[in-house]
Amino acid sequence: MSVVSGEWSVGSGETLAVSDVHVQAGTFPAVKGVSASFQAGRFSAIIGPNGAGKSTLLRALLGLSPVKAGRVELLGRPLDGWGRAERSRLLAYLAQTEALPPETRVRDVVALGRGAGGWKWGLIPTRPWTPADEQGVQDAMQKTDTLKFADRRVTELSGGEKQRVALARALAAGPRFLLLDEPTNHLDLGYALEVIRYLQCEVAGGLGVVAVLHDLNLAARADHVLLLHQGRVLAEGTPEQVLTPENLQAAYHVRVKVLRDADRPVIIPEN
Ligand SMILES: Nc1ncnc2c1ncn2[C@@H]1O[C@H](COP(=O)(O)OP(=O)(O)OP(=O)(O)O)[C@@H](O)[C@H]1O
Repeated sequence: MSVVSGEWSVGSGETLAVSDVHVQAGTFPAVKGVSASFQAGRFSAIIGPNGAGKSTLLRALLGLSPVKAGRVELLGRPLDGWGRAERSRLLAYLAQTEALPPETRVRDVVALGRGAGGWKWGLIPTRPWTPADEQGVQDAMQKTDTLKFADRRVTELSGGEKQRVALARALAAGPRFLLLDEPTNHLDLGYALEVIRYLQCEVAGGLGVVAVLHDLNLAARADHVLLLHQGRVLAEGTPEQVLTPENLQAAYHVRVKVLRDADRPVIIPEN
């Protein structure tokens, strides 16, 4: 068991960071004294067994779960010091189950991510729709390869296609950080890898990605892994540093073999 810190410390580059945070889920202390730093241009995976506090931590990073103690900082400023509009421009969230309006055309669903021109869809307008909004939608759809079904309704799409639309909507506002809760859930291997590849492309372009992942072999493709156990950090570092038989036995109570493929750890359960 090891917590590899130091090189992931708060303050280098553009960061979203938690420092000794404690978060209650209802009355349950789900996150207990977690410190971690997530950087723009880096793919971070949060892993850990069921109930480890992964979703609760993600929600605290977004300001959706009130923090009982400790600090959450976005770009060096306390999260609650940012206005609501600024915060939602900088941080995008893809929840475990994204509710997409079923009868709405794909392009309009993605456009909702811009937070503008709500009158178009019967919502209260926040600000007028601009050419920059149009461009943001176009770029997000291009990146996620959703332009080819731009005029179809959400009900007509497969699970994997819907997930790409949800991703396009999250990217449409051009966030600095994208936080995702099990984005590959319910996706077959091909779609799951596709989603990871889209995320890696965005990271190469400077986006900070923080994804809760259950599949350890997908987490092995991240740059940085945070392993939670019972609300605490059990290990943090590169996939090689974190995905060790000792750490995984301690967290999941399963014996695993760790092989290497193309410089990545490959996890194989032994029992
Ligand atoms: N509203 C609530 N009231 C009481 N306990 C809660 C509530 N929400 C979550 N919990 C508990 O908090 C702990 C952490 O939950 P959380 O959803 O963050 O875990 P997780 O690591 O994301 O789990 P999973 O992998 O199963 O999604 C769990 O033990 C859960 O039962």
